[in-house]
Order: sequence, then structure tokens, then C-alpha cells
Amino acid sequence: MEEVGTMTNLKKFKNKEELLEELSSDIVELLQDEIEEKGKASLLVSGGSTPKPLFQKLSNIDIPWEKVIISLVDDRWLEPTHKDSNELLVKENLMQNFASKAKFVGMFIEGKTAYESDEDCSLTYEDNVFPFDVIILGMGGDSHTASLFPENEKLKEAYDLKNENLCISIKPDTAPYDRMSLTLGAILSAKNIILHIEGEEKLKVYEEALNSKDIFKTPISAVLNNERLIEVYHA
Ligand SMILES: O=C(O)[C@H](O)[C@@H](O)[C@H](O)[C@H](O)COP(=O)(O)O
Repeated sequence: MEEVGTMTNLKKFKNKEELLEELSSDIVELLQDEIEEKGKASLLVSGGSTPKPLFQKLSNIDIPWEKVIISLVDDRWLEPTHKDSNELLVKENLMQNFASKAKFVGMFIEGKTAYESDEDCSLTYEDNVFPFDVIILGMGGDSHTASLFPENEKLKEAYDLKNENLCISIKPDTAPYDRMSLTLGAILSAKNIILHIEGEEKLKVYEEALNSKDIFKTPISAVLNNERLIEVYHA
């Protein structure tokens, strides 16, 4: 990947409550701008524990959710009823209250393995979600984002900006379950890219990744080291 500068805007908050207040209102403002402009908006979210309170907060904000498509940045390849499914996490915490009116597009395909489903996922996203208006990334303590894990054998394919697939199946070496993830190109195609991280440990990992050029060792760097503005929210 050619050497480019990072364009990040780090917003640090005193506590999670203040972060959630500002992040949720920034997200709904971005969605409303898109709805005003083109009559619809897409919001792609990550799983994990960090975003759960954000989802609950968003679900209680009254915007025209019926014009919003909610989708996933990645998922574990599990039945959507499985406790560790991101689809379940989103349906139980975000698609509630006002936001229950939104449309959901997931990744999991019944009866197919993740490896049989890269193409299906890409086509489904192309037809039903693209263009990506707002994407919310998380980051693991190992600097993974989406399901792009350090030193994973499929990172080269996931990072190839000529790869037209929006989705890629991943077998993590250091986390449970087969995954389906957006590729780097798909993530960078989003109009607004947000990284939501909490805790001092993750801030340290983020700051090291900002200066890391080894995108295979620190996958979040593959997102940060691009001519795209990344809005970073930390508490
Ligand atoms: O499916 C997932 O696990 C997520 O998409 C993943 O990329 C998440 O954002 C990080 O693992 C951070 O997770 P925590 O918020 O739980 O630390």
C-alpha cells in the first residue's frame, strides 16, 4: 500500500456517557443529512461489547428510521439466534423502539458456509445496502477491526483495493467462529467512517497503530493510513 498520511480526528471524552451523547447525535445528524439528500441512508455497525450502549441510545432517538438500512461491518458465521451473533446483538439492542422501523440487511446465509458466501454477501450488499453512508468500526485489543485480524492469511485479499468483492470470509486465528467481514475497500468506500473505542488500553493500541506501517500486524492501520478522514471517538 503506498505511503499516505493518516487523516484522523480524535475526539476524547471525559466519560462514556458524554461520548455516547455526542456520538449518537452525530450519527443521527449524518443519517438525516443523507435522508434529506437522497431519501434514504445506510448505517453499518460492528459487533462486540463496546457498541451495545450506543445501539440502545440510538434506538431511542426519533428520526425517520423507516428510511434507514441497518447492516453489519462483520459477523460471526452463526445462526442469527446464537448468543454471539452480531445480527442478534443489533436486533436486540439497535432495532428496538423508534429504530425498530429500520430495514436490516445481514450477512448470514442459512445452509451455507462463510466460504461459500463471499459472493452472495457482496451481491446482497451491492443491491441492498450500497452506498455506505455511515460506518461504525470497533477495534480489538490486538488492533483488529471488523473481522480483519492480525497476520490472517486472507488479509492480503481483504486489503486489495482492486478486489471488487465487498465481503470476505475469514477464519480467525485468534478469535472464535468463522467470520464474514467487509473488505478494506468496502470500509473505505463509506462516506463517513467512525471508529469508536473505549479504555486506556485501546487508546494506546490506537496511537501505536497510527504510527505503524505494518498493516498486517495492526489491521486498524490499514484503515487509518488512508486519504480518508476517520472520526475517532474515545472515552
Ligand atoms: O464481531 C466483532 O467482534 C466486531 O465487529 C469486532 O471487530 C469488534 O469491533 C472488536 O472486537 C471490539 O470488540 P469490543 O467492543 O467487544 O472490544
